[in-house]
Amino acid sequence: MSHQSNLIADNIEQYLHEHENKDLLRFITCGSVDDGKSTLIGRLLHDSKMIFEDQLAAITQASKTSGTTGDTVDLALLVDGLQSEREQGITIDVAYRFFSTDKRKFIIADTPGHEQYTRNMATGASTASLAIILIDARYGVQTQTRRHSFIADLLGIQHLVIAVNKMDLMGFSEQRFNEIVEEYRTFATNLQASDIRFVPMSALNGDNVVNRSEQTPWYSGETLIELLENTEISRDQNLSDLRLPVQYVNRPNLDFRGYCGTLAAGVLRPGQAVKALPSGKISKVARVVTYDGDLSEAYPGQAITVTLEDEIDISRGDWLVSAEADVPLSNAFTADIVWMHETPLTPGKLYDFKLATRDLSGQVRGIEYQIDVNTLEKHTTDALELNAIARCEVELTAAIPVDDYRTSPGTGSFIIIDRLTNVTVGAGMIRAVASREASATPTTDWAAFEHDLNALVRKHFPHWEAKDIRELF
Ligand SMILES: Nc1nc2c(ncn2[C@@H]2O[C@H](COP(=O)(O)OP(=O)(O)OP(=O)(O)O)[C@@H](O)[C@H]2O)c(=O)[nH]1
Repeated sequence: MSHQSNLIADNIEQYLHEHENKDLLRFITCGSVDDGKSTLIGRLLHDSKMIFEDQLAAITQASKTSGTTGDTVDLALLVDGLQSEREQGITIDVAYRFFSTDKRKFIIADTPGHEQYTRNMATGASTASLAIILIDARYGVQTQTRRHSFIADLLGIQHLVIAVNKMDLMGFSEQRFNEIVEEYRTFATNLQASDIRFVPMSALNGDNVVNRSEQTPWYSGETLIELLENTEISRDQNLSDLRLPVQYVNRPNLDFRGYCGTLAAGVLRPGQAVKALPSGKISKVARVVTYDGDLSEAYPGQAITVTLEDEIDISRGDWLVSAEADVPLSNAFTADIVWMHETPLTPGKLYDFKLATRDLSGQVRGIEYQIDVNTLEKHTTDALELNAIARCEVELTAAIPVDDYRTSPGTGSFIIIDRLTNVTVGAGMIRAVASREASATPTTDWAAFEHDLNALVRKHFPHWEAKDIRELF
């Protein structure tokens, strides 16, 4: 059935209004090749009636010639665009697909399933609240299942839905389902995800995807779409630790000085006492200004401009936090880094780091261990190849406020940029600030540009024999 709603004909304004005000769930689908990912996404789009007449007619026709499902419509063809582009050798990182039900809007990050695509999965997972991990009921928990779960967990996804697919090929056996649940639960003791659900389903026939299956009377849980509609994600947001990384200081005239940025965590209200970091200067919020007028409170994700009661010196890259917050300032921390480039990460090499709105240079001082994403074993290494994930020690050229990624993903993450090519080569999640002794290193005596200048001189004019200023302490 194609997309229909009586409201479209009767009251298009109301239809659009209702549509706009539904909340949004971003999720990622992961599975090994042939687990049924495309069929599942096609099924979700089809059964939630988000396919349009012409699309349905086109895939019904195509199913007869190139489908794999005999007489039935091959829903995988709906999402095959990605596949054909891949076959032509075009690099597709992540395809985003949109659909909605009466309750929620959804954005699916669809990432290719092959092993070399860790980078893509990390990209897709970085904005997702939930991950659907597909398991072929015939094969149970596979290496890929563990890898996908690990990456989703690393990126802080708290809701995992383990979709045990192709149950039709196992006669919808409750015992088989329970075996897989047990197997996964044993593995999942290593994960931090707080909410893990299991659904027995057949994407091909539509069992327990949108419509409840008569083949699984022993299953009393929710269907996949019910899980997607009902998973509580509002509590995932950190509303207690105020974080506003300043993106831009807006000073159109002498009477107005506003600090613009997207609220990364916490709730911001006029009258609230705030502290600027790294300076530590305290003031109070005067106004929270937006394009649509002033707000009495702002929530994470909102783009705002804040004015303060006092003139304090704040620049791009600084943070506003609550006045009593104790955020460590440091130039060193440990982080999990996903390497995203063919040229390996080299410890000791100077890169640019972008943390929230702050740009500065730094280096990976050492690699504590690399994690084998297939076995989850840790081993030592000197360099990180494309798609490698490792716990690293990072040292920056100036002390900055440091957040744990799990507490505040927006301020606890960073990207690494090659200084010559300007290409993003890695992404990282901060796990812990280095010890307070390390952070006491007076690197702030030198401004970031002085570090950059020093590095530049040493690189391009080695015959000047300039010393590394970091070694002068
Ligand atoms: N019997 C059965 N077959 C299924 C089911 N789901 C998918 N299939 C079949 O499994 C095969 C692979 O399905 P796809 O949806 O293309 O799998 P995929 O995971 O997207 O595969 P890639 O796109 O190659 O990563 C197709 O022949 C589907 O028709 C299911 O629930 N039951």
